[in-house]
Amino acid sequence: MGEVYELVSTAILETRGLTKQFSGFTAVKSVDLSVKEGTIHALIGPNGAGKSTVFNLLTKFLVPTSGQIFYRGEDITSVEAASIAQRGLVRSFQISAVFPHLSVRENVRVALQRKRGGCFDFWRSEKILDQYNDRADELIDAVGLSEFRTHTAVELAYGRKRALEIATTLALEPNVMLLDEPMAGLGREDIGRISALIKQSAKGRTVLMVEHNLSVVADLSDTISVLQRGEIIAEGTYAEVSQNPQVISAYMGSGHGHH
Ligand SMILES: Nc1ncnc2c1ncn2[C@@H]1O[C@H](COP(=O)(O)OP(=O)(O)OP(=O)(O)O)[C@@H](O)[C@H]1O
Repeated sequence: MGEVYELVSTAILETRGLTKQFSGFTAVKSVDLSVKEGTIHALIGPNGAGKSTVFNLLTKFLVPTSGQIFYRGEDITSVEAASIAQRGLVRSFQISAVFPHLSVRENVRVALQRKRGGCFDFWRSEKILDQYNDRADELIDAVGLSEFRTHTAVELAYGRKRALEIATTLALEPNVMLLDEPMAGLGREDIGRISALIKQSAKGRTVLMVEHNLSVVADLSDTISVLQRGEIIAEGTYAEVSQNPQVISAYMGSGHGHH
């Protein structure tokens, strides 16, 4: 049994022939992506390469024109977003993930309750939320927001808001965390902090991220897939892909705009 099981278990998230067309234009062309369990995997590529489209296909924001998506070997191509989240495939950095006028602690408690499948009408009930206090505080400590527990999300500085988003994502106990440009809009200091937080959060789980900041990608990723014009042109470690002539020319050409 060992061998077969190992082969199946190495890829937690996979696509086969994943394709997306927008009125005749092929934004993603027959992409075979294989994300290994327990790794940090980055999707990079010049502007317009199709990164967001792949990401939106994986997280069910878009429906593929053709191809399949597998999660733990199961074909999830037609499974709804809500049920893939229940299975542990969780997308972070959706604006809606955080309630601006709730405190840091309340936001995390709501996420914890959501994980338990609690009825939405109940989320204001103090008694019900109180049972999540200890776990909420653990998560808040883990993302370095202990001092800001009682602050509302809207009061937090940008980098701290991102840390809160990570806490609410972790509350859902994801097996695979999908991060959409986690460094977008962050200053240098916050980039270091959020980077470290992603590294720490990746322990015991899998992370797939779309990220433009190549030094962050180099620092965090075990594997990188490089997209250009909807196709994967290279895959490997940062050392490998950054020396690939096709990757170099894709990035050099990107400054001159190909659309
Ligand atoms: N809804 C849409 N309708 C039509 N074309 C689209 C749509 N979404 C994306 N595209 C096109 O598909 C291509 C890939 O876009 P996508 O946003 O996936 O690229 P990206 O690699 O994420 O780019 P960026 O780095 O600029 O975010 C682009 O040419 C874009 O114009």
